[in-house]
Amino acid sequence: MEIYKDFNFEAAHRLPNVPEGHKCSRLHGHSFRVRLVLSGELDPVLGWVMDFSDLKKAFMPIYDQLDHHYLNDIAGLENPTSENLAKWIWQQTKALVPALSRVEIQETCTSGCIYSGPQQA
Ligand SMILES: Nc1nc2c(c(=O)[nH]1)N=C([C@H](O)[C@H](O)COP(=O)(O)OP(=O)(O)OP(=O)(O)O)CN2
Ligand SMILES: [Zn+2]
Repeated sequence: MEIYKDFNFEAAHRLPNVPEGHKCSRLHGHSFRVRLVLSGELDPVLGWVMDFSDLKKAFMPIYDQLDHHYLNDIAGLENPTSENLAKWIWQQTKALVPALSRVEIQETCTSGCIYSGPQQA
């Protein structure tokens, strides 16, 4: 079974490594959507993988680091592409939510990425 919870946050960023003149080298902002996907078996009594409310509680300290912040200022997000943001969220969240199986970022209405964690050997 897979379950998910969506979070929306507002943040500013710029991409420091793009070629000169690229639109994303300029400071700009987005209404980001983060979708956390969890995979696991259902608890036979409760009938769920994890309480959505507990997932929200676990993610809030991470969310608070992002919402209404300049992402480039956050350690590990100096180059805050969608891909790096997805990896950063995974790294922050996985230990707290072991059932995490995917982090999806929607950066604009038309753009985003999906991260399923580090490659297994
Ligand atoms: N692979 C990636 N490409 C780009 C990223 C990224 O994080 N990963 N980021 C950007 C910019 O930050 C930008 O905010 C998003 O770019 P884009 O989708 O081009 O935005 P538009 O709103 O202009 O897109 P439309 O095609 O008009 O919908 C750029 N690339
Ligand atoms: Zn952007």
